[in-house]
Amino acid sequence: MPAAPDHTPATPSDKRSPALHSLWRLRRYVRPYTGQLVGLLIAAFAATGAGIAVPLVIQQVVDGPIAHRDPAGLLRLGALALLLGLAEAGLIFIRRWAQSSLAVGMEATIRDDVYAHLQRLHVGFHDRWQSGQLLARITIDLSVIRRFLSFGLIFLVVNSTTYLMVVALLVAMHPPLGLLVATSAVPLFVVSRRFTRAYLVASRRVQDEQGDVATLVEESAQGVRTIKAFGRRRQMTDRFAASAGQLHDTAIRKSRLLANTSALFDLVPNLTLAVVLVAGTVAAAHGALTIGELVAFVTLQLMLIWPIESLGWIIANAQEATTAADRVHEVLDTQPAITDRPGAAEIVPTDVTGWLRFEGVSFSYPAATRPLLHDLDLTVRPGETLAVVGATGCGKTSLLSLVPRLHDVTGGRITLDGQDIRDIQLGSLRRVVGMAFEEPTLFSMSVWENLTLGRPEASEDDVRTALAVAQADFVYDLPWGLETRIGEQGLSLSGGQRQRLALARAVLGQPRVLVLDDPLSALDVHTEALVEAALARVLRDTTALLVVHRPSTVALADRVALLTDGRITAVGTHSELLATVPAYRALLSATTASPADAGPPPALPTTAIATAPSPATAPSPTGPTIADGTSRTVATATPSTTAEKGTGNRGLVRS
Ligand SMILES: Nc1ncnc2c1ncn2[C@@H]1O[C@H](COP(=O)(O)OP(=O)(O)OP(=O)(O)O)[C@@H](O)[C@H]1O
Repeated sequence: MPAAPDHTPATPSDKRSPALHSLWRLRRYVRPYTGQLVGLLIAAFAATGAGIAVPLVIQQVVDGPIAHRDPAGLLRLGALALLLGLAEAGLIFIRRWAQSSLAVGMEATIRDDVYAHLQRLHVGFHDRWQSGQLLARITIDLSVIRRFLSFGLIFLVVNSTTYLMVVALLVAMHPPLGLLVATSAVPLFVVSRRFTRAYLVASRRVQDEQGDVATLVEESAQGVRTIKAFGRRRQMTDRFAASAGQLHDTAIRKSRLLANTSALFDLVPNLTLAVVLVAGTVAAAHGALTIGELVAFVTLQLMLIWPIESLGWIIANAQEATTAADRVHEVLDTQPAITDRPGAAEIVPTDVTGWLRFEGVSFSYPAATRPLLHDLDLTVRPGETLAVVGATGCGKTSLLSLVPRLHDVTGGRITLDGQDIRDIQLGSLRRVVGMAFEEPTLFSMSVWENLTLGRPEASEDDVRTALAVAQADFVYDLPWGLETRIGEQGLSLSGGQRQRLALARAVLGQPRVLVLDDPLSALDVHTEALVEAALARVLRDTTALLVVHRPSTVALADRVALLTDGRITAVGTHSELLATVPAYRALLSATTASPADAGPPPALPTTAIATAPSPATAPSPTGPTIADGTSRTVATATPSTTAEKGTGNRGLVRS
């Protein structure tokens, strides 16, 4: 399958990979185990040889010691048969022991590779792929491949060899009967071909539907609060039942394909055996065969029943492994769209001054019909804090995500200290740019591990300082303090607690450029004011780009940029924009008069009142107009913020 910069999950009807080609492509994972594989095959062939030799010894027993009443000979040949049996058992044990460690080892290596590749893939890939589909590929599909490598493939080789060796022996022993057995392979071949084609499609469909079901389970687990809050349990259960029912029906159809074919695979060798018994007895009666030869012939033929009966299962296993390998390659073949350009430079954080410029930037999501951002120019000066304000859905978050290259610009360029960020090595760019999202993700790790994600070498003092900035000292009260393992996605914490931890994590990295996407939205005004005060001190030395929705948070910024219709339409201090840009005034008015704020005003936090602004930090003349005229958010938060920071509202004072 050709590599693509981005990739849509395949549909069940996709048939891009020729059968078995995908499996063949996994051979590089076999290479480290070549020695083990060779040993395993030697053991398997030797076991088959020992097994085939037993009927030949039986022939000697029947035609020799039994026919001539020779107990000593019987004992000798009996002991030989016993030895052969023991050797076969021992060799089969060695084969099984080697094959399981080989297959499990290969599965683990492929899984590691797929996971590492998923980490390399760009955000756009993860936006487009359902997580359940990825989950199914890295678990169910790899297990299917392991089963094939540990059983199907070995049996395919061993059984085919057994079949060929036994048929050759049978032809040598009695050509007419031997050829009769050999021709029984023709119907088996025809049936196998038809079965292979049908089963390939069915197994791909089952695997895709397994991914869909996994996605539903994952969504329901993540959205359990919403489901319960809206009383949608029944609806979600019905939705799940429909998807699981479809999977059930497809799996049944697939199993029936195997069942029908297996019946034919059972029938052909048994029918051939019956014919051989009759014809062999007639031949023995006419002296064309000795009794011992007939017994050996039939015993050898019995050895063919298992290889033929298991053929259906082996083909099924191979087809499932082929489609599973196909699905795994769909991930592995996707090329990361965001990578280092050739010759990309490494930058040292301490050398970065923090000039951040958007120069004629355009951006659109892959499936979008028109650009979300276009001809966008913006400059953030070293150490400056710039807030981006705009209507909901206008592209603020998308704009911020361009800075650490979570997405790449589709036109224009972004420069850091004059250098196109695409010419900077991704790793070093992301060490320089710290980010906190509005909906923070915490991992099921300890608080410490979550905090030090971007800076594993951080000291306890660093962590304590970052926690203080984010007002996240609550972590010390958790049962095991910083060692407390927080739940998946930090769900055992409140939204505000998660936001504060994410902010502490971003601050701890001591980035030269800090990108914050409304990181205080879940905080109460009191905590928000405290965080803003501490954050203002951190931001003094850092170039910062913030998305803010609340006027109170605008207070953190030196300047504000208004994003409208994909472009920056105004830049200035908060007070300048309030005074001169009606759209800005209208936007902040709308924000502060939003339904969430429309209810009875909450009690003023005492700290906020206690930290009233000093004359030097008093709101700008235009500030109170908003505050008085629209909502109390500005009236409460801005003064408390300015007082907390001591130096006043940087947006109003420094510009
Ligand atoms: N991963 C994505 N793939 C495709 N479209 C997206 C993606 N993320 C966002 N969009 C679209 O881009 C537009 C801008 O989204 P974005 O989140 O940047 O807006 P925003 O201004 O930050 O919104 P808000 O203020 O509500 O947080 C929206 O129309 C959204 O549907």
